[in-house]
Amino acid sequence: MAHLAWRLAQRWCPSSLQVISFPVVQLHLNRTAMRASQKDFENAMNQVKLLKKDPGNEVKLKLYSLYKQATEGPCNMPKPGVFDLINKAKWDAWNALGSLPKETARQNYVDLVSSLSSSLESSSQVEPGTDRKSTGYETLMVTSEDGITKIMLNRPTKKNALNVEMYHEIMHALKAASKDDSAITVLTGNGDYYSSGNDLTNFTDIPPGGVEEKAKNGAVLLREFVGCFIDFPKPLIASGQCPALGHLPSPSLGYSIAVYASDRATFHTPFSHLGQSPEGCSSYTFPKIMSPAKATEMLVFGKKLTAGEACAQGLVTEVFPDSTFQKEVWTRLKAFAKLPPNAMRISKEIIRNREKEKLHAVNAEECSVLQGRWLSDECMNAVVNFLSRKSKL
Ligand SMILES: CCCCC/C=C/CC(=O)SCCNC(=O)CCNC(=O)[C@H](O)C(C)(C)COP(=O)(O)OP(=O)(O)OC[C@H]1O[C@@H](n2cnc3c(N)ncnc32)[C@H](O)[C@@H]1OP(=O)(O)O
Repeated sequence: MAHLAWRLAQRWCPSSLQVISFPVVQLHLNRTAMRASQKDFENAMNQVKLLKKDPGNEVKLKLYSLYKQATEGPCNMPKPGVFDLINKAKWDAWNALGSLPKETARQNYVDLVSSLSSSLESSSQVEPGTDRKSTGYETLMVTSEDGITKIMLNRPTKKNALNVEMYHEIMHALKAASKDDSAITVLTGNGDYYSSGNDLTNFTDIPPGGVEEKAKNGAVLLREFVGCFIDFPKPLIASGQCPALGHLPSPSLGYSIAVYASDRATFHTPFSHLGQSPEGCSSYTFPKIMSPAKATEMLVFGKKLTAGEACAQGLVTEVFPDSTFQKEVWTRLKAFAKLPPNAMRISKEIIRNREKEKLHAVNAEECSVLQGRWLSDECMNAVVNFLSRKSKL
């Protein structure tokens, strides 16, 4: 099922709606004097699920609000907090319909869907088996082909720093990949950095509850994010051709991520430099995999490892020359994707399940410690120094 169709079918669950920066799509509502019947309304709902192209956030909000108004009447939900951006956008859209009668909302919904169906391609025109390419993500490119779902971080101008939207989108993409018909999932980055870790501007957006609330929200988000990796059921492969900082070099998450790196890649977890502490379960997995002394160099002193060093330490599965990296990796991935998917999933489960509870506990503890670190002068100074261009890693 196409990604968008899934999302539409869910009527935009809060975690999947990107509201902020889609271009506004001009709507040409075809208002008719006729009243839409319940059957027309249901047909329109089904039609929405068949849309292949993303109509844009503005339109999705409109559809959402009309649907809610048509089925429940005027907005009856408490207003979400300013930081709950997605739910707030949905609430605003619904609330803006005021006391619009249910029948009119139903008619407007039907008209809107009809105008979309004529202007956007519907999935019935897509040949079965056509490769899927996501259109609904702002910060990722997600494609699925040959039994492989590829999740590519796609903020190359920001060195693929993870902003809040990207955290949510990665979680969404992982959840979708866990249910799609691909056998394996690959995580990679677009541009000259696999990722530069947490987007440090995340720290600048302070909610009314102040920095304490910010830190608390960050810890909740990080715990959920890392939890998605721990629980991901299929084989997950990180494919990195270039340097990686922070989160995503915690490759041993869940003990079941294979990591392929080019000889140009480096792995760097500069937590102390940033006044922070280990995350991604690295405080538990790195010392087990590398040895406590080597893990200390990396996690406490922020030692950057070359791909060769990381491979020697067991953090990386295999290193390839940069010039042949893509060919080598994709040859392997395509072969893995032909293996029986259930056998791979079950094998992963049996490897991981012994450690799963422990990993969730470590994750919770790391996030709680980090919550405190984010309020420290050490962390705030490091972020200010980066943002004021005084420091780089
Ligand atoms: C929910 C919250 C959970 C938090 C959990 C904590 C996680 C810990 C970590 O993630 S630790 C890692 C944090 N990352 C960093 O400290 C990296 C900071 N970036 C750099 O040091 C450098 O940018 C670089 C070494 C990655 C690349 O240097 P280079 O000179 O090649 O490129 P620029 O510095 O000019 O970067 C290009 C633009 O990208 C922006 N950018 C890069 N990294 C980040 C980042 N992590 N956060 C925000 N923005 C980043 C940079 O500002 C440039 O933007 P501009 O073109 O608009 O100026």
